Amino acid sequence: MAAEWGYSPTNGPDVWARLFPQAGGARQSPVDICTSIASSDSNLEMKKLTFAYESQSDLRILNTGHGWKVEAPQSGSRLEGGPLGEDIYQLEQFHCHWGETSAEGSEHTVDGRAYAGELHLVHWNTTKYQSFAEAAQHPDGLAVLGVFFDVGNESNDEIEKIVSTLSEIKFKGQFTDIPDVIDPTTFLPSGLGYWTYLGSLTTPPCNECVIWIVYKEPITVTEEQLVQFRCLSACSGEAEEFIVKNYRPPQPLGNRALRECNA
Ligand SMILES: NS(=O)(=O)c1c2ccccc2cc2ccccc12
Ligand SMILES: [Zn+2]
Repeated sequence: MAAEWGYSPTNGPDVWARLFPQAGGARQSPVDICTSIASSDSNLEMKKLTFAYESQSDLRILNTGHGWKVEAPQSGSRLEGGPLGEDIYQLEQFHCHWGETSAEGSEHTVDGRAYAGELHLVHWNTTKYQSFAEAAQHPDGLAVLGVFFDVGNESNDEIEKIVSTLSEIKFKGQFTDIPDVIDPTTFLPSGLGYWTYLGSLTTPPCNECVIWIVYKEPITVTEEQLVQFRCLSACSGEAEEFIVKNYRPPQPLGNRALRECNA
């Protein structure tokens, strides 16, 4: 039976490398973003990171057992420029990471500080590769936009469209369609400054194929919205094992470059 990885002491990040060798590599994610070593790069300023998404309704959201994931393959979407060279990346899916309390939950940290959660918009390189699966086998195959969550009093309307479906996907393997129109652009902060580095998937098999772009400015969600995330079950049956924590702690940056762009 395939080993069930997770986030507990017996199957969590500390032991992933036993079954997934790449998890022990030198280009792993997430990382702690040490702002004092981030270097400005005029190339990032000259080749502005640009994105274009479609608004879609009836997107499928599922409970993966490790969190919720919205399948959003958008042939009309484009992420390009910035650290992405001449290639165009297309949106594939988006998902989120959170913690047991709002004092934790993000995967990346900034100068050792964790945020209450982190949204990931996952894209693949359609210039060079023919499929998402093929792209995930190459060092420039994927690009993930990371957006931090801060807790505030204002409910995030776009996140609320996700939250309103969670009661229908309480158990692992369940899925439903989101009736509302989702525009991925609305997940992005107003300030578009970011950090970027070469990394990996933050979950097994931890392929080292991701160009990470982590926005500096967080977006705001409410504690109640995060409480709803934590009500998802990691199990498919009646046994309730809530998904209260699904983030990997920071991995060594090693000798990788950490660049920043103050858009
Ligand atoms: N955190 S991640 O963006 O590296 C990530 C996933 C995280 C959780 C569940 C599934 C994920 C699938 C991914 C596929 C490609 C790139 C990142 C992915
Ligand atoms: Zn993720």
